[in-house]
Amino acid sequence: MESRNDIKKVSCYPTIKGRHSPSVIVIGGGFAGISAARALQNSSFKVVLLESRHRIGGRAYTDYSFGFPVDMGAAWLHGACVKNPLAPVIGRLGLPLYRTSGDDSVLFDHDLESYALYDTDGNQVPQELVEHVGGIFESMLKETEKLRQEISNDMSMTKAIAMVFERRPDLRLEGLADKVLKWYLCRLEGWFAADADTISLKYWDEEVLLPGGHALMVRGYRPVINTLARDLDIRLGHRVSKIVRDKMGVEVIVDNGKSFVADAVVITVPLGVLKSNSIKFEPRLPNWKEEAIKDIGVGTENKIALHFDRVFWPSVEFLGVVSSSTYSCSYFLNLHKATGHPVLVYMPAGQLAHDLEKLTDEAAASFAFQQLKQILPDASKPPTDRKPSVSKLAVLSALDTRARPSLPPHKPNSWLPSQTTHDLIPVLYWIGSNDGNWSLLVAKIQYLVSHWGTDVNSLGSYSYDTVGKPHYLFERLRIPVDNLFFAGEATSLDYTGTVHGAFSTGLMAAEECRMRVLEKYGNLDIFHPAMGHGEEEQLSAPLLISRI
Ligand SMILES: Cc1cc2nc3c(=O)[nH]c(=O)nc-3n(C[C@H](O)[C@H](O)[C@H](O)COP(=O)(O)OP(=O)(O)OC[C@H]3O[C@@H](n4cnc5c(N)ncnc54)[C@H](O)[C@@H]3O)c2cc1C
Repeated sequence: MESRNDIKKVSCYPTIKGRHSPSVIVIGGGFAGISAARALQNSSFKVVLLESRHRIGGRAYTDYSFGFPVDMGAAWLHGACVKNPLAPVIGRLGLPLYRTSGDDSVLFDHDLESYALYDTDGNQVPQELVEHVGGIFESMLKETEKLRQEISNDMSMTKAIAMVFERRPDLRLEGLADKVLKWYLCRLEGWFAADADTISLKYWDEEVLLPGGHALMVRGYRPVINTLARDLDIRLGHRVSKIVRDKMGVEVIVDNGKSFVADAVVITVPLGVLKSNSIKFEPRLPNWKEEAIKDIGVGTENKIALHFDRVFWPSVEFLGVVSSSTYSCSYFLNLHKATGHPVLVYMPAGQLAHDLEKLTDEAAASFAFQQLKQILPDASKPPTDRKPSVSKLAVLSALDTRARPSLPPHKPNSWLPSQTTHDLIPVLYWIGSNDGNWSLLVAKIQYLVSHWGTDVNSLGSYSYDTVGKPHYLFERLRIPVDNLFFAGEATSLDYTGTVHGAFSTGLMAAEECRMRVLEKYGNLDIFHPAMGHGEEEQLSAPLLISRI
């Protein structure tokens, strides 16, 4: 391994016409790293991107093992409009988007026809109650705003809500209404992937919300990342463990012992990875940078995708479980609406997400499935009020009707995943049979389970403002240190925790890096500026957004 003094000597980059060719190492192949690498390559830099995983995309990960795309990390384009920094590339690729909500709000979704909420006995919450409680939730949030203007010290959202109830006892709810309110809070926690007792009252809403609502990438994020990554020099399976910098340049050491040298480095690894200190900096990063790394929060949200052989749930975008605590509330995204595939995605966040990561994948999938069973118990019972209809028979004919196990005697009508195999949970369904009666069928559910909290390549899902820590820390995380440039969702002041946020910070870091290296080498006529906004727009095409 070379010492710092040898950095210049081991530079592996060729010179152009006897002149030093500017070089950069980008660490991390998510949206931030890929956009930085692309922009710098367009600006005539020699670019090498080092990625620890054996794939690119980072927390935007599209899985194809069900035979069609399912996003196990980012799935929505938040702000489906031309102003979105990703709109030019998505539009140009002609990728379809499916808007699950036209509302720009993140916490109170006014598009309530897209939800079906149930209590844990399987009773659907009347829509009027959902809307009524939604109004109360909005009033509660307005009261928390007043609180933060009055009280200078920060506090958690949990404490703020408790104080609002003391001041405004009329906002307190009971019974089912209280459970629905808990569900709204559970959605709030899901947005930050963190429990409300860690979320800052002062800064929780600093994020800039683009107009256009929230739209699912119907074909997943993979085509976008693949397009952006085309022709880049990407080294997969290269986990960076040390970064050494001096006036001459930067040396980046990978845990297989290889080292790379360049003029500058763009660091886009997740905040969770920076927090873990698995990358050593020599010399150490300044205190203000280390504090930003320590004090910005990282939450965990996971996805458990359940692939059934038929749809047996209502045709809404979300199915919600209301309960007496936010921990036991939850929700499923109905992918069938957007993609036509019979898939529900369970999305636990905060402590629940952490707890589920401690289970085996099978147990986590079974847990999600039990939640579904609680809210839709009728799917496990033979309908008493009707004979199976012909159309239903046609829909179900694809199922294997040969396997008809007897029910366990102690649990009649149980919808239980008994044995589990690697990726299938056997499930019992009642289905209509050809003789016009109902009969029992065993079907299998395929599942996928994410582990964003414990995966060493992410160590969390996305960043958020924790209690007592200022929002400007996100900017501090972005500010360069000598020839180290920083990008990634947690460096975005405006679009924290999003794909378009990560993408824009990659472009910002690339531009800063380009300017800094220009300064260092003087007038370099080989430099082409990165593509400006105007040019991108000329090449862009309108977004293809639908709501089926
Ligand atoms: C479950 C979930 C749901 C989400 N939903 C949405 C959504 O719907 N819409 C949205 O806009 N955003 C969403 N997000 C957030 C979004 O995915 C992220 O903000 C964005 O993808 C982050 O991109 P990034 O480039 O900053 O980081 P990453 O994508 O994490 O890229 C960092 C890269 O660094 C690599 N790396 C780590 N350590 C090292 C190392 N030592 N050496 C080399 N490489 C390393 C990683 O493998 C990774 O590829 C979601 C995230 C999760 C987890």
